[in-house]
Amino acid sequence: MTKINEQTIFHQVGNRFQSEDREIHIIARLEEPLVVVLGNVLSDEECYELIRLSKDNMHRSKIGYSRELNDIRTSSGMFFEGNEHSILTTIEKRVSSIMNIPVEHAEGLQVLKYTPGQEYKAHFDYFSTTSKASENNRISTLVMYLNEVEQGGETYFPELNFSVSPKKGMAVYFEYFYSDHSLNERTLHGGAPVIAGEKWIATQWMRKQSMR
Ligand SMILES: O=C(O)CCC(=O)C(=O)O
Ligand SMILES: [Fe+2]
Repeated sequence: MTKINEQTIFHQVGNRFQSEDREIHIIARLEEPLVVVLGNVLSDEECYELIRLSKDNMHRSKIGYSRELNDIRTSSGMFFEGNEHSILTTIEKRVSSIMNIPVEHAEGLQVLKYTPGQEYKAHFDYFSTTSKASENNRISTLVMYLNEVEQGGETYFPELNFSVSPKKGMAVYFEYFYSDHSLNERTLHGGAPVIAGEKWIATQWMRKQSMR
């Protein structure tokens, strides 16, 4: 066994655990940096509802604090602002319980849609220390898969030689609040180009401090 050096935010072990309102399955994990593949995170109905509620509000993705159009991410996306639908409150509570961070630290849920050829090149989810947003930086991510992708669209971690294939209702969790910054840098990740079909995801980012 390799020695695990740092405390993590997520500390569930075993095959399954109870979140706010749903039993979550642990499918696979990498210990350091912690990357956990989770099953049974969203029901089919919830996946369908998130796509339905987002469909009419998709815009070409803008990236980062400046919110400028960028080649790094070619998908379309939208953020939910506040909890305009009760399903969002249910999901936010569950996600906060899974991520072990209070809901007040949650950004609005983001939904992204990729069509064939679209991708999200390798990036960090945390803001660089030179940006204003880094004062209350992101510390963890949950990417939830909302549909079955025909081909492609894996979430890949080039520094870890690891990738997760999208599967409806499942999710990949990772965190980057280590004091050893090289561990945070190893959470570099991207969304591989979709080859066939569409890929829909909902991403939850958590901040170090309350957003509200
Ligand atoms: O599309 C993916 O699999 C990754 C998405 C992602 O990295 C993000 O939303 O920050
Ligand atoms: Fe990301």
